[in-house]
Amino acid sequence: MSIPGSKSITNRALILAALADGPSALRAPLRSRDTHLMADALRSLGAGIADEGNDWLVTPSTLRGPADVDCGLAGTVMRFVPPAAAIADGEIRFDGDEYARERPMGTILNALRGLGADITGDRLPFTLAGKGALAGGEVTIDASASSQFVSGLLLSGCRYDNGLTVRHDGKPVPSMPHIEMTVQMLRTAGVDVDDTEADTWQVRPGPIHGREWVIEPDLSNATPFLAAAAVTGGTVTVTGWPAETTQPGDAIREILANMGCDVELSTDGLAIRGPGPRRGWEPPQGAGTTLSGVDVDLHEVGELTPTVAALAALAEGQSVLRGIAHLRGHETDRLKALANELNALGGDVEETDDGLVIRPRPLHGGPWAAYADHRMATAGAILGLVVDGVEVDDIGCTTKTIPDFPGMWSAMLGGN
Ligand SMILES: O=C(O)C1=C[C@@H](OP(=O)(O)O)[C@@H](O)[C@H](O)C1
Ligand SMILES: C=C(OP(=O)(O)O)C(=O)O
Repeated sequence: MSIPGSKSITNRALILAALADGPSALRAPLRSRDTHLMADALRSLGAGIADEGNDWLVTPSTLRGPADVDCGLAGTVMRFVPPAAAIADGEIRFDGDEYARERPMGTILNALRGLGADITGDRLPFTLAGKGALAGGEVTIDASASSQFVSGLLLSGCRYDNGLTVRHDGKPVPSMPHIEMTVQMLRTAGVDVDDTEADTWQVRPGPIHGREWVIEPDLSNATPFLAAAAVTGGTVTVTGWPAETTQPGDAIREILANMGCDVELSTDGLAIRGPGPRRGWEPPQGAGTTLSGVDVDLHEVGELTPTVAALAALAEGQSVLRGIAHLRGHETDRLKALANELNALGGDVEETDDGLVIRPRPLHGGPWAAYADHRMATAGAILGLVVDGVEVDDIGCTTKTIPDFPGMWSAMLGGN
């Protein structure tokens, strides 16, 4: 099966294209709520973004307000657009979904203030009074709540008068592969980035070159489909799996192998075969699979947590998921949400300071709340393959990053 484009790569490419010195083309971008919100935000600031077949053609222009930016629930929009808007001229107002107003923003807004921006507010909604340029310079932040604070600043930093140096001071930054993705894409667009010193990133002032961006499939979004093979003993092949990537979703290969799946990466794609249902298991009696529990640090790949938690709840033996305290500031408090929903189905899940302990128990059907979180919704879908009667309350929230999850899920189950 094929998986739509990466949210993280698409939204970085859109920002870089809007700030570039000439036109860019995004080949096979993700078209979902998060990327449409990004495209609309940049259009409202003056960028031209046109559909051409499967692609988006971006024509940059001098950014300007006034504008209203809807961030929805998208971390990439709320953290990547304000640093770009800081070089626009005019008033730019930001808001988002109800829960988006609770997501951490103070760090990046204070950083922008320190670099010369005029911003009212510490979280959504807030207003930026753009002056057409930003001094830039050096800033020290605590990025332990989100790597997106670093990525957001770096993506626009070369367009500041003095460039930008970001230093991190605090507990380890999560999701480092996403920062590597930012650095790699900046360099690909001709930007001079120095990341030789730990926890320090330096971007020299200069242009971003317009170019062609070929968007990889979203590997994190592939994980519920791969998990479907893992829990049913079936085989799923995701085509176009990159041989090398900065996407953290690539880590699912090792996790599934450690849980007992056959994992094969070839030119055909990534093929997963699950160990299958537990012998003698019939719904709705049991947790049900012969997957092994895992002890895994997901600090670098927090996006995978809901999928891994669903797998762990269906495995044999305890799992410990560590290093993911920052998930409390994601689309919802994911640690609390996973513990609540799994326990409501008869599971035994304990929240720790920085993660979850999951002891598999026989699960029963019942409602599964998604909390408007696309990855909570897909975790519920995985469980529903093994446990009769799991009902996800809001499968529609998967449009955040997958245009048609229900259609893809049915097609996979139908063998199409
Ligand atoms: O830069 C990005 O594209 C992302 C970074 C990560 O954020 P955090 O560092 O806040 O976990 C990740 O979880 C999110 O889905 C996408
Ligand atoms: C944390 C996530 O998203 P966001 O980009 O909104 O932070 C996610 O997709 O798992």
